[in-house]
Amino acid sequence: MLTFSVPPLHHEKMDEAKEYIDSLTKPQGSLGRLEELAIHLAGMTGDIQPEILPASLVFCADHGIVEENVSASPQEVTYEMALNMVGGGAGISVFSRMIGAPLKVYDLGIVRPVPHDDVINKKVREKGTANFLKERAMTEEEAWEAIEVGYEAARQAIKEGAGCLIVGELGIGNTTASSAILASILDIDPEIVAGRGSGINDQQLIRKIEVCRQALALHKPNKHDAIDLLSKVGGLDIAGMAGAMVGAAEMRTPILLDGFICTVSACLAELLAPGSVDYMILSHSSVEPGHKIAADYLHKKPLVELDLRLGEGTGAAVSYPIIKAANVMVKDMATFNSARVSQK
Ligand SMILES: Cc1cc2ncn([C@H]3O[C@H](COP(=O)(O)O)[C@@H](O)[C@H]3O)c2cc1C
Ligand SMILES: O=C(O)c1cccnc1
Repeated sequence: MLTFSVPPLHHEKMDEAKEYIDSLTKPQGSLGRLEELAIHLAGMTGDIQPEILPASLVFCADHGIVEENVSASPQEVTYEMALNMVGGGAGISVFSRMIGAPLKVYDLGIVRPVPHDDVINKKVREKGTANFLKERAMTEEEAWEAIEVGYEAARQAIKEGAGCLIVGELGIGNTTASSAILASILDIDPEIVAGRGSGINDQQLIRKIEVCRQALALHKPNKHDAIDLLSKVGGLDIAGMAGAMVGAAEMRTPILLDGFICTVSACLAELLAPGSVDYMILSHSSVEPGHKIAADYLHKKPLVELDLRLGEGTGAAVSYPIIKAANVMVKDMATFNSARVSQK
């Protein structure tokens, strides 16, 4: 079992960043949320002009709950897409390339062995999670193990030079686990947060909601306890992402959140290590209805709205250039003094 300690934001550096941004050649506040982002980056990193090289980490696992007909896609797609990711053809592969982010793909429990060296074998359960309508998804020890894989993955990426982490997932059925977790944390009916995931029909959506309701009635997870939630209705991919976020927050490294599943993992990271949320920036707003609810719970406002509903970390990678714009603003713009521009 790990114990975590997330440092508070560096408020002095945030004040310093604000003052410096006001000295740049533009009307005060005219770069709007880019200015807020630059101040936030200073608070997270403790540096007003930080290096924020991106890195993408994707956590993959299968979900036993797919037996209940809650996904539009067959389970094999997790395996096939993991190979596609390292083959360079998935959404996250092409967007990571676009922004110059190295991509690492971790297998925490895909049901088949994945015969590719670039899919990092960290299987915590050989066959993914159990069907949580019938039994716990995993043991508490396994939840911790998956968290630890993510935690170490983040630490390694940061040691290798990453200054901004994109944390993504892949796992057919993972929107059902995410819906159950979020409904439990917020004490609301799953109907409010469950959506069509990768594209289920009306009947499947009704089933998905019912599956979440029954699972929560059966297991009664403790909404304050990330390990109880993960072991009862979670996923290995979701646990891995939460661990990576905590690892990054401990190392003062900005985390760019993606869609619904990622933001539910962020809620768990905050339960595991309070203060982690201060190190998160929400990239976009997913079409999945639970995303806005999770984002509001974390008091996060998305940078862009592109009607995405893919996951994998794609929305975060696509939005990274906005973070980079805030960074180059504070690194490269001239000041009124340096450019000899008159101030009123
Ligand atoms: C081809 C394909 C590629 C994907 N990449 C991410 N997802 C996304 O959809 C899945 C979750 O949706 P659900 O809970 O409805 O199964 C996850 O794998 C998620 O990463 C994909 C889904 C598909 C079909
Ligand atoms: O919002 C997401 O991340 C999402 C939505 C549907 C399917 N997969 C991911």
